[in-house]
Amino acid sequence: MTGSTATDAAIRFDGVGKAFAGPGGVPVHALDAVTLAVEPGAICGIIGRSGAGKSTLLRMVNGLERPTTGTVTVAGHDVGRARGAALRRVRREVGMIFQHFNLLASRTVAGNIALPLEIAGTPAGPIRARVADLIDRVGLRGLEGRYPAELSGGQKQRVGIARALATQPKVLLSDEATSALDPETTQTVLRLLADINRDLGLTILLITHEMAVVRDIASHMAVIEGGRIVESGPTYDIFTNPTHPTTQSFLGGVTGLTLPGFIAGRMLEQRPDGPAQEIIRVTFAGAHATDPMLSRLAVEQGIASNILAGAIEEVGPHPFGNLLISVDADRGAQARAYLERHGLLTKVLGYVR
Ligand SMILES: Nc1ncnc2c1ncn2[C@@H]1O[C@H](COP(=O)(O)OP(=O)(O)OP(=O)(O)O)[C@@H](O)[C@H]1O
Repeated sequence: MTGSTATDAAIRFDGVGKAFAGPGGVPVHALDAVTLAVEPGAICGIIGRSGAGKSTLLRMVNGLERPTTGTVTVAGHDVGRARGAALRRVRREVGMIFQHFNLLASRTVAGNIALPLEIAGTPAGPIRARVADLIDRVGLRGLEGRYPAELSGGQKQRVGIARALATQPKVLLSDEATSALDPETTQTVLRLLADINRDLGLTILLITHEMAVVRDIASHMAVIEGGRIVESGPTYDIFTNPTHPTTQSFLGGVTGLTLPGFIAGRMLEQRPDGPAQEIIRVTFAGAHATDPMLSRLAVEQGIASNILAGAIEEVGPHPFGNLLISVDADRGAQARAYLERHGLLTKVLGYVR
């Protein structure tokens, strides 16, 4: 995913804006100059707070919303300008799953999965074969005849996924698909999505307000704030080196980036006169994630550090960690230079007396 002008992207947003009529006729700018390309086969997570514009962005991919300015292209088709048969063709390329599953209560599992094929006019025989395949793929064999009310949340979402795949789309949109599920079921649904992405080469665009979902499944990510993309790129790069304050605050929940309150409350931006401690964020990425660098800093440079917060975890298959440390401010530059020489990323967050 890039902000560039690659033409072979599965999904492209080019300078996309969307204004809704707000109260008293004042326009609400839900999206503003969004440019983003999602490469075929990527899993792209869009993260943002409530009202940031995530749903509006997602709904443009299947033509449920049209851009006020700019273009949205899916597999080379201009969705915003497609009408009638052309729009229906684009929509067949795009499946969607929802937070609350949106299953028809009066239809069985098999009946729900068959629905998009019936709408597309597929004959009964091929529908039966396709539904049986999909039921196997999402692990629902034996439950074909059940009704939604007789299923768990995770099973309902599997039906939703099978239904979304029925017309063999190239793109799958996920609208907070795991937000209503418990953590364990969330993991099984995310694994299923990752398998589908790998086996079918499907491009997935998902919106979420949970960084853990992005960390666990997304190859790429974009952070949206006030209708604008404030940061985008490979998930690993953004986790290891977030540049925008919104990204940093989202990451605080899943990494060791949050300072304890007693430090945060008295942190100063500028170094004060007299003795002080420098607060440094140290990011350990890739091969360096498990090196005992702080011990080496003490032994080789004679610089003692206090660990204030931290976590080591995985983004996809790669380990990475963040530590917040404090060192004597007089030795801060030396400590940072040493850590950077050994492949770690450092950033001064502030000072405390
Ligand atoms: N049909 C509409 N009419 C007027 N304003 C709208 C409409 N749809 C969305 N908005 C406004 O556009 C902005 C973005 O909304 P959107 O639903 O895309 O955000 P979101 O990030 O998906 O939020 P949430 O996580 O709460 O669903 C909000 O200010 C919202 O009130």
